[in-house]
Amino acid sequence: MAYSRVHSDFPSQTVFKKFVVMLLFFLTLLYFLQYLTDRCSKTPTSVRTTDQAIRSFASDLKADELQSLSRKRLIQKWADKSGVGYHRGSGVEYTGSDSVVFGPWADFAVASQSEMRFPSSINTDVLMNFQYPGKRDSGTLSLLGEGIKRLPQALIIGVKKGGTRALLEFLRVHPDIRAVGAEPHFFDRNYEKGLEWYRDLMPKTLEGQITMEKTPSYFVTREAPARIYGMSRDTKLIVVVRDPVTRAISDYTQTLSKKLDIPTFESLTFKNRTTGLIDTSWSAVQIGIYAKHLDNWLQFFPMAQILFVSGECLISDPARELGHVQDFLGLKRIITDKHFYFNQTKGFPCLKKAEGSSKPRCLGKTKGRTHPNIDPEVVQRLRDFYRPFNMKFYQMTGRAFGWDG
Ligand SMILES: Nc1ncnc2c1ncn2[C@@H]1O[C@H](COP(=O)(O)OS(=O)(=O)O)[C@@H](OP(=O)(O)O)[C@H]1O
Repeated sequence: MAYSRVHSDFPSQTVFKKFVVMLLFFLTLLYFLQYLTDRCSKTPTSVRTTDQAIRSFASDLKADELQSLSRKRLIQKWADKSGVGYHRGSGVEYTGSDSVVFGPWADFAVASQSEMRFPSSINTDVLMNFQYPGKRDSGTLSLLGEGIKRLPQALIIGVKKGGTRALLEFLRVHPDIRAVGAEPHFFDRNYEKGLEWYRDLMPKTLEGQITMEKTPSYFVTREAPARIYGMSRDTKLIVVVRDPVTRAISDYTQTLSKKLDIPTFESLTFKNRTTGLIDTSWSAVQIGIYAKHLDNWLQFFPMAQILFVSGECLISDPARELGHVQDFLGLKRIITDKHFYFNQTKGFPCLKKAEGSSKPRCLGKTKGRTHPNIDPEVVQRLRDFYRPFNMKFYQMTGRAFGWDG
């Protein structure tokens, strides 16, 4: 009997096996199709500490959340008007080489080489009297309720020309994010000035708000990971990455815009043009070896504490990338599709309403420059050079950014 049952089950088992194999094949095919066609939709690894998850969950549930949000905004506006904060509460003025920008967002488009100086009218005594808890601020409000200056809990650490300014300006729309406008360059150029100097640059924040800054050169600064870890091992790190070849050309275009008599991109790319040996000591090339720089960060921070934003997707679908960033920061998804429109003249997504304004805003003219034409052979040579590093980077981050296809 037993034999005959096994025997009679045999054809149905074979059919079942075939079905499983076909199903697996179908699912694999589906996965690859999605992988190839929809790079921007790949959900990056995000971290949410238990604390953040609870906070975010609680904020979903709280009925009085909206009330509290508008209260926070009101208090913040009041604090800004009180005159203690300068330039969106950052406490600094800008006199940078890349700050010569025109049009809307001119005040935001302050990039890499910005110098900072304190306004002479700032009342340092008042600031010194704030209660500064230890490294890990508990977020106590001062008696006036205008918030306190805290060290950043999240940093946009790179990459130069990746789209870092766009990301920061988009994030500032979120009521729970407060950011410094200029690049403080603390962990690379100004480290000897000390953490109190750094903290003083920060805008005031209320309990639950996140303080941020962006300095794209941190990503390639050898000492930066250890220094940031020293400030707080919980710091969340965000890196906006972009096709390293386009990034290099963008970097070169920026240098060219300041100094017209520099050698051509083609000549700077090679150590020896005839042998085709790439000059990896040229910073425009070096910055794009993302896998190498990332290795340095992984000596101090776990991968789950670093979020990689696709510079390309930030242009093609900003709301989706911003969704990932808000999740990563443990914030409610407040910045959505509704906040953006595509400006045909600029050729980039812009904000329908920027923070603290009711008018549409695009980034300044130094963002979205026209790139010079580069010899296609040189571009191809660079693509070949970066390919293995890109593959390694995709492997390390678990996201295929699609620069080699
Ligand atoms: N919305 C929007 N508007 C304008 N520009 C945008 C936007 N999103 C991304 N980008 C791209 O950002 C590139 C500049 O990158 P960064 O802001 O990181 O540059 S910098 O390192 O701070 O100088 C800049 O590079 P270039 O196009 O080469 O100028 C833009 O391509």
